[in-house]
Order: sequence, then structure tokens, then C-alpha cells
Amino acid sequence: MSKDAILSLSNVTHDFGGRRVITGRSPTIRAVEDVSFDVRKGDILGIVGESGSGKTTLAKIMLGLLPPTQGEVLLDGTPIIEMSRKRIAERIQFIFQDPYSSLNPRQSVGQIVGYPLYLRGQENAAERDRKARELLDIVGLSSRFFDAYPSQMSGGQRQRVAIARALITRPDLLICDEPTSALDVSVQSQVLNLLLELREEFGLTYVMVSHNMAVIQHMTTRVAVMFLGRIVEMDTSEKVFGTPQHPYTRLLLNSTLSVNQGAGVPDLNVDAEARHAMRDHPSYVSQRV
Ligand SMILES: Nc1ncnc2c1ncn2[C@@H]1O[C@H](COP(=O)(O)OP(=O)(O)OP(=O)(O)O)[C@@H](O)[C@H]1O
Repeated sequence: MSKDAILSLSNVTHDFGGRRVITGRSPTIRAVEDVSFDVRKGDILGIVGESGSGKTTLAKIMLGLLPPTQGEVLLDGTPIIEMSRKRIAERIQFIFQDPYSSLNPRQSVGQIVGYPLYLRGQENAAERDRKARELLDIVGLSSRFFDAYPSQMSGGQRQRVAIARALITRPDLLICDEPTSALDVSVQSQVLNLLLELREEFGLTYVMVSHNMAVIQHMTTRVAVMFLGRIVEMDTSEKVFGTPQHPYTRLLLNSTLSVNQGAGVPDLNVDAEARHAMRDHPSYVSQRV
């Protein structure tokens, strides 16, 4: 574990299923396999891969929402599964893909943004409201949105509300799972640039999960490439995009570029045998990076 690590993952594996049901034993799906890396202070760590490669499962494990089947996640050196949600929330917050479903439609924007403070229970209502207004300003929504409801806002505005809510308790690490993929192309870059500005202002560390290669290249300092649950390549973004080492990364970059100049990860038409051969390529990363 490096000394500036906020999160440290060691040989993390997660299997879904395998439970006994009436009809017999359901098959096990290994969603994440033998993943080890540190998230260091100041990182913008990208996790990229095809649909079903295990990115969201890994993000949930990093948030302590899902216990690994094997392996360990340490937050500031303590096993995350031993920590209360409250304590984890002081350090890590998250932003999900869909600002439509992640905001409570019955709460006003002011209530939504102030809610983490309410849960923490340290501030009175007036102080929560003051901080919520301040955060709304910081994310570029004036405090006139304070009494609005999510249904009255655009997708980009709602994602700004989600960002304000995530930042109100001043966490150190923000885990963003496809933060812009539900948004119109025209507002995607505004939200991404806001995240970059906030990183400077709040000294944040990010984990950015995406299937969008252009987003990952634009945003990140380091990249982990996921394939069939494993991290097959992990390095600085410059190296991964400039001199990719793993055949899967090369395939991904070539296909992405030839399909549409670097937008999303395409559904790669690779047969099962070739996939497994690629997954077990000698450069697969099992040690901590
Ligand atoms: N709750 C669950 N129960 C059973 N299997 C699951 C569950 N969640 C995910 N999986 C399976 O685990 C694997 C990894 O899924 P995951 O959602 O982590 O991938 P992903 O890379 O985030 O994909 P996407 O980009 O499509 O969201 C897939 O095979 C998926 O079907």
C-alpha cells in the first residue's frame, strides 16, 4: 500500500449468484477477479471497459456497498467492511449515471443537497440551508434553484445537484459511475469541466468509471482497463493511450477510433476463445499498481 493511498484494493474478487434456489444451484458469475490497486490522493483514476466487464461492481465494492467475495479493501488503512456507512460517507461520495433516478422527486433541491448533513446530524436546519445554497453556487446553479424540484430541471442541472449533494460533507474521494452518459452531448463537457474545476478547488481525488474512451482520455491521470472482470492494463493515461501494452487495450483503442473517433467502447465482436486468450495474456495485472 503506497503511503498516499486513500483506498487500497488487494486481490478483490466478487461472485454473484451461486445461491441454492428451488430449481437447484444458480450459476456463479465472477464479475470482478483478483483486482489490486491503490487510489492515491490527487488521482483521477479512470476505469474503462466494455459493458459487463465489472466496472460498476468494482465501484460498489470501493464504496463499501458490496463486500468482496475474496480480497480486501482498505480505506485509510482500515478494512472498509468494518466501517459504518457514516464514516465511509465522510471520506467517499459518489455520483451515478442517471440524475433522473438518483434524486428524490419529492424533495426540493435544497433538501436534496442538504440531506447528507441532515444524516450526519451536526448542523441545524438554518446551517444546512446556508451550506446547501453555497454549494449550489459553487456548482454553477444559483441558489434560486433552492426551492425547485428535480422535475423542473434539465439533465445537466440535475447532475449539478447530485454533485452539490456529494460535496456538501467535503469528502476526499468522489466515485463517479458514468457521470455524463445520460446527458445530452452538449452538456456532457460542461459537467466534466465542472468536475475538473471542483477537483482544484476542493483538492478532490476521483475514480471515474466510463465506457467512453474520449471521456477517460480527457479526464484521467491513470487508467485501469477492465476485461472480463480483470484489470488487464493499468498505467498513466498517457502510456495507456499512447503505447498500450495489452492486446485487449490495443483492440479497444483501434476499434474505438475506427468506429467513431474515440467515443464509446464498442461491443467487440471477439469470439469466446480469443477473449479468454486475451484475458490470460502475460501482461495481465494482478499485482498492485
Ligand atoms: N446483482 C447482480 N446479480 C447477478 N449478476 C450481476 C449483478 N450485477 C452485475 N452482474 C453481472 O456481473 C457482471 C459485471 O457487471 P457490471 O454491471 O459490474 O459491469 P459494467 O462493466 O459496469 O457494465 P455496464 O457498463 O453495462 O454497466 C455482468 O456479467 C453482470 O451481468
